[in-house]
Amino acid sequence: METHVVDHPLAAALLTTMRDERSDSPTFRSALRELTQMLIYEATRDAQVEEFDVTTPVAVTTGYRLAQPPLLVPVLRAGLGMVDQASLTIPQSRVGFVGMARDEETHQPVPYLESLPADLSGLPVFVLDPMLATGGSMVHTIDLLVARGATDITAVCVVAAPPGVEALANSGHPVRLVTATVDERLDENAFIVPGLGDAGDRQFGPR
Ligand SMILES: O=P(O)(O)OC[C@H]1O[C@H](OP(=O)(O)OP(=O)(O)O)[C@H](O)[C@@H]1O
Ligand SMILES: O=c1cc[nH]c(=O)[nH]1
Ligand SMILES: [Mg+2]
Repeated sequence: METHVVDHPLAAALLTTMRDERSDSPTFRSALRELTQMLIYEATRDAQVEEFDVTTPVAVTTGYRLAQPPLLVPVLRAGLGMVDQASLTIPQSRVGFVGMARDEETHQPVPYLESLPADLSGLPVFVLDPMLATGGSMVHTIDLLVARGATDITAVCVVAAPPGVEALANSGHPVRLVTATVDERLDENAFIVPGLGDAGDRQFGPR
């Protein structure tokens, strides 16, 4: 599986703010928003563009736009903190929603919301979720997308753990990963170490 780790001093600084346990919710959300912009830059680096004529105050020149803006799919709750910035960065994007929460005992994702276009064939999809831990939530989301015909899927994450990366790679699905870091490991509660804690709770408070 293609994996892109965004390697940039500003991304590292924003990630540090998110990791820091002293960052309050507004600070955490603001860093996530800014980092999302950099992740989206990376996710669209090789996107196809189409050319058109644009008239400046001086002359006609070549303009560019994405040939196919992706469908953005935030995974609730934590992915909600990424979708505003992603759709500001790619204003032509449509947005679908998936909601799920891990069971604290089994660590399996429990889905509670699915709001997606019926037919995704031919449409690139960016799944937005800051955390890729066991990979269960991301693989379940991608199962839903593939069932609707998606063949070009990018998982846009902030912190990934090796088991999650492996689960995505072994899923057999057409997916690539863009992330700000691949951390060391998971702990006994399937939390990422060193990670940043619970990305949903840090933005919105405990469930
Ligand atoms: O790779 P996994 O082991 O499946 O873990 C990652 C999932 O856990 C978090 O969501 P959580 O279940 O905490 O829900 P929340 O966003 O509502 O807090 C995170 O945002 C991912 O969706
Ligand atoms: O470390 C983790 C693992 C799963 N979900 C989170 O929000 N954080
Ligand atoms: Mg959570």
